[in-house]
Amino acid sequence: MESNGNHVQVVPYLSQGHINPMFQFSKRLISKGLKITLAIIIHVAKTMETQIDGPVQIEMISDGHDEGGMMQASSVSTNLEWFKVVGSKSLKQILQTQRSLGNPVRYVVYDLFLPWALDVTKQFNLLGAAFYTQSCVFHSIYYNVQNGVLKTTFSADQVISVLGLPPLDVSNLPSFTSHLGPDPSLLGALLGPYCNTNKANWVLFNIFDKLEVEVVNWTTKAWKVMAIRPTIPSMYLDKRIDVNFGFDMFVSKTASCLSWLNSKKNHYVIYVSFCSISVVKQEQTEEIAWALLEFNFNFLWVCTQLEVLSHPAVRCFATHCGWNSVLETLNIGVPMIGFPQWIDQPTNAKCIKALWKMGIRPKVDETKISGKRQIVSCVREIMKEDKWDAMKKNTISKGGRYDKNIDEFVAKVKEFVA
Ligand SMILES: O=c1ccn([C@@H]2O[C@H](COP(=O)(O)OP(=O)(O)O[C@H]3O[C@H](CO)[C@@H](O)[C@H](O)[C@H]3O)[C@@H](O)[C@H]2O)c(=O)[nH]1
Repeated sequence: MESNGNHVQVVPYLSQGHINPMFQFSKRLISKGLKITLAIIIHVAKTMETQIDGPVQIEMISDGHDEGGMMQASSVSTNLEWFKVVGSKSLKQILQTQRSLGNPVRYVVYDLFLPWALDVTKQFNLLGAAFYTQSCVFHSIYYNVQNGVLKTTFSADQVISVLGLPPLDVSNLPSFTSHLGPDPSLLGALLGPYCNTNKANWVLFNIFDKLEVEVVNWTTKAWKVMAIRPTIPSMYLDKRIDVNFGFDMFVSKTASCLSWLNSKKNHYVIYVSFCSISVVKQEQTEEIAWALLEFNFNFLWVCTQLEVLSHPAVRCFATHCGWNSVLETLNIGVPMIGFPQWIDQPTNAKCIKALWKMGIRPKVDETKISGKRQIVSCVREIMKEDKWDAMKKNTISKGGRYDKNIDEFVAKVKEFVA
């Protein structure tokens, strides 16, 4: 194979919420003349309905569960530890193979959740950029917890101040904090990855421009930060690269869903999806289903998300508030009803309501379930009010500023001689 001095290895974590943004970022880099190899975990690749095609080269990487199914939320830390051991070896093999084929990698872009990828990168004397798949605002919470500025246990009625966010209560904070005491296993799993981020040559944030700028500036004091545009498929943003989404990890029935949507009145469908690794309790699922059945509206539960969200029949999105779903929905301009489950989702739900004013979150009871009555009143509010349409204007800037950041990153890769 011919030598390519602009070769970047991209290493995402295993869920769709991590693979999607890094895949879209890869496509942006290719459009600027870089060669990209994307490492996909073996058992994840087996579940994909469509294989990734086009110019992104795929290499398989093992996380030690080659036959295993998706990661269970309850075992995040065990899976991360296991992935560290097996994934390090697997990544080394990929880098060695690329080198022996005369196609050496110059730069590794790795998911910040996988800090061992940076250790491997440094062993090969390459440059490494950490890719952060959550919001920069949310990152500031992790950072403050890790540095002891923010506690992990609060009183039930405490008001908490965090840079870039409106006043928070404990229900808006990450799920590893609580008024009953922190969840140590989740806390360790989520803070552990920060162990070597200060050694990364760049930290890339998949951000929401002006709303996060204050926190991005603050973060640059600790790390070399680069803000990249929301990594939404080009066809839903600027149409500069392609008109394909790329791939879908789920078995979707896009054609039949779209034809069903085509038969519905505009703004009459509620789309429901909790994505890849969310743990929605059975009771919560039932409450949502009963609430939706109260109405004469139509609803659709899980499908190829962006195609559904951009359909004019869709009025509202009942979402778990994963960061990619939030970015995609803000970009398309559909109001949301938030059912956050864990990690960053409670904080994202707060931002949706209080900062971006593009949705609401039904109240939860002491078991963290939103009851049918609460949900019914939220659906009424979303379906009736026209304030949401006005807020559509407040969506992601489609200007060229982020492209400049990507150009800067590409220039760094091209400059680097291994
Ligand atoms: O039927 C579906 C459902 C989802 N998607 C896509 O899958 C992605 C899902 O991403 P996200 O909304 O971020 O959800 P998760 O996969 O649950 O994301 C995990 O990773 C995110 C980024 O770190 C975190 O913000 C979340 O809390 C965490 O659950 C999005 O691009 C969706 O468009 C589809 O294509 N089809």
